[in-house]
Amino acid sequence: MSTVLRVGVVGAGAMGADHVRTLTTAVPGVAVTEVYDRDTERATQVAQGAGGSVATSAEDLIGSDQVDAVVIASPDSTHADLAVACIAAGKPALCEKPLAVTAQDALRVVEAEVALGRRLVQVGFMRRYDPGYAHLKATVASGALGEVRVVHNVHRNASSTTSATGPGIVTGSMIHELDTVAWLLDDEVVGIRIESPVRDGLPDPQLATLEMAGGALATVEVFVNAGYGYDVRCEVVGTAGTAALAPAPSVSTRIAGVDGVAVASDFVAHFADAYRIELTAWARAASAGAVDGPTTWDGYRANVVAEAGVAALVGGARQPVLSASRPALYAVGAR
Ligand SMILES: NC(=O)c1ccc[n+]([C@@H]2O[C@H](COP(=O)([O-])OP(=O)(O)OC[C@H]3O[C@@H](n4cnc5c(N)ncnc54)[C@H](O)[C@@H]3O)[C@@H](O)[C@H]2O)c1
Ligand SMILES: O[C@H]1[C@H](O)[C@@H](O)[C@H](O)[C@@H](O)[C@H]1O
Repeated sequence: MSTVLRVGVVGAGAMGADHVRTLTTAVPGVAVTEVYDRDTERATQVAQGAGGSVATSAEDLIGSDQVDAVVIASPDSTHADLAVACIAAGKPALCEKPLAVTAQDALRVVEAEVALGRRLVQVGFMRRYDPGYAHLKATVASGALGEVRVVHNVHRNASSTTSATGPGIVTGSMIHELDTVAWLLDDEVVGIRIESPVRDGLPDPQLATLEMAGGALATVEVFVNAGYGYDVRCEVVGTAGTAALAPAPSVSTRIAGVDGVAVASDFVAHFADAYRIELTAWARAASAGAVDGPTTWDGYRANVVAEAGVAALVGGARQPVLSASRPALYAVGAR
């Protein structure tokens, strides 16, 4: 491996293009050498901006001798196969969430790593790197809140083209909370219920209740067509106090008789720090041929909960989430 980590990026849409921008402007020791997108014009534009070249296919990019590590930012349905291909090629990868669309496909990725005996894929649960969420987790872990009883989550997008169906909202958007709550409480989801008023055929917003193995409850509102902007909130309620994410620090203005702060327009603006910290940590580990962030096991478990969530959304009833024993490969080192 060269001293500079040569990264190939699959998918040059909103997320892929932003990851390329972050990798080339804010992550030390990295060069984006190849980009592949099904839309060649998009790939060309993003590759040129990074000083890289356009690959002819995702498979060629993953196998290229000009690529040491891979970022997978193509649509959700492509993730599992590409992650397995990275494992087969022995290359570290950052695979955007969700790891797969079905739990069965996510398990294929886990099994490929277990067969290799080595972790190579980090799942893009970037909230774990967000300074606010990291502070919240440290506060919970300190015990200062007492025993956690409830976690309230709000997740709103102004609009979404990628979470465009009821199941897609669970698997593509709510998946963040399905991972975050388990990570925050160091616990597992054992049951899920989702209700939604259906408008124009789309169940949006969705209100979910998660039951945790340790007895806590979590509420999740996901609304991907909220119109006004991008808004993510989280409050943890314990027997001794509460802790909540503060609105992202920003300039407050007083203009035309109105006192206010701007709301970010999308995930790129809201979670810029989280993506930068995530990519920096991933690149550092990948330079040593490894990964150390959210694991494929975390990705698989989130997919298991999402699958139960989709069944709950469709059937209306609470769905149990079956537990599974964690392979030894994922016992330590998970973030
Ligand atoms: N972590 C986060 O906060 C976050 C934020 C946004 C998106 N994402 C994830 O990133 C991925 C991309 O989302 P997006 O918002 O950039 O979507 P997008 O629609 O803006 O971009 C997707 C890109 O993939 C390309 N594409 C389609 N099929 C492809 C294929 N088979 N191979 C290669 N490229 C292909 C499209 O041409 C498009 O350029 C999704 O998996 C999404 O869930 C994660
Ligand atoms: O793919 C995106 C991404 O995961 C965002 O972080 C989330 O807010 C959106 O709802 C989802 O569609």
